[in-house]
Amino acid sequence: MPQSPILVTGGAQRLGRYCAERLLEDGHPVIITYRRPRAAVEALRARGVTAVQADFSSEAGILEFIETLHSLTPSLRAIVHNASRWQADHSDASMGEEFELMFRVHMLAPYLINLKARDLLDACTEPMRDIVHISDFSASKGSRHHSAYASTKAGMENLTRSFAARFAPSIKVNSIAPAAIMLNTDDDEAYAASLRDKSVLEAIPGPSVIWEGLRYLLDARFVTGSTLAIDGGRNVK
Ligand SMILES: NC(=O)C1=CN([C@@H]2O[C@H](COP(=O)(O)OP(=O)(O)OC[C@H]3O[C@@H](n4cnc5c(N)ncnc54)[C@H](OP(=O)(O)O)[C@@H]3O)[C@@H](O)[C@H]2O)C=CC1
Ligand SMILES: Nc1nc2c(c(=O)[nH]1)N=C([C@H](O)[C@@H](O)CO)CN2
Repeated sequence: MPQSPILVTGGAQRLGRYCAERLLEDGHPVIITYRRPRAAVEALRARGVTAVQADFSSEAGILEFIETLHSLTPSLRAIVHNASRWQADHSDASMGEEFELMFRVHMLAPYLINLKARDLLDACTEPMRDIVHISDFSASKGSRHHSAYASTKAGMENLTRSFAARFAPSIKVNSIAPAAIMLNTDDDEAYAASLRDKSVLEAIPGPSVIWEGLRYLLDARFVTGSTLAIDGGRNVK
């Protein structure tokens, strides 16, 4: 029976929430991070999720979260780095700050949490321990309109390979690279159709496909340092 919790950063909505709820249903204790208090956080708490307010937009915020994490649990079964900011490139003065923010959320937070919470993973007595970085198809291909986002996700994928080597054999470290999984509320049907057309499977499947990939990686005894593409065949279009 699973005993050590699984941490899902940014787990109060969309893909992260979906995976947090499936992990609960599989019997794992779950810890999520969130920034803004809201009904979804309370609903998860009502199901037994430990919800921790955390903002990774500064190193101090990341370090504060790591300290809180150690006060909440003596061990972790897995860490899922799901938290993310998806900001398009623009020429306003704030774009430099946006780039730095996406660097902190996509790279600095996973880096510091992996390094400083490794002891919690090592304390897990279950058969396997995992880190999963939720990346993006654009990390390998680039993005003409989201280059800051894509490059920081590429950095996250590089961290996957470094930590896989550094933490083996006790901890597996892998990435999931999604594309066009779930629309945002302001996306119209024309945009949705253009997204579907980008993959050979021609669908926007929703969060269950990410859960399939996460469950696979958590159970995969001989997989580390890899990137699991969940993108409907973008590469073969
Ligand atoms: N949706 C899709 O189709 C695709 C998603 N992905 C990746 O999958 C993952 C999940 O995607 P999705 O569910 O759409 O993600 P969201 O855009 O819904 O963001 C996930 C969470 O990230 C948290 N977050 C954002 N900024 C910060 C911050 N500064 N500090 C702490 N937490 C922060 C938010 O927490 P809060 O809401 O509490 O503020 C949010 O709930 C992401 O890594 C994304 O890049 C990749 C390709 C496609
Ligand atoms: N943090 C987020 N990252 C991404 C999102 C999102 O909503 N939040 N959405 C995407 C889309 O799939 C995009 O690829 C097409 O709309 C990518 N990353």
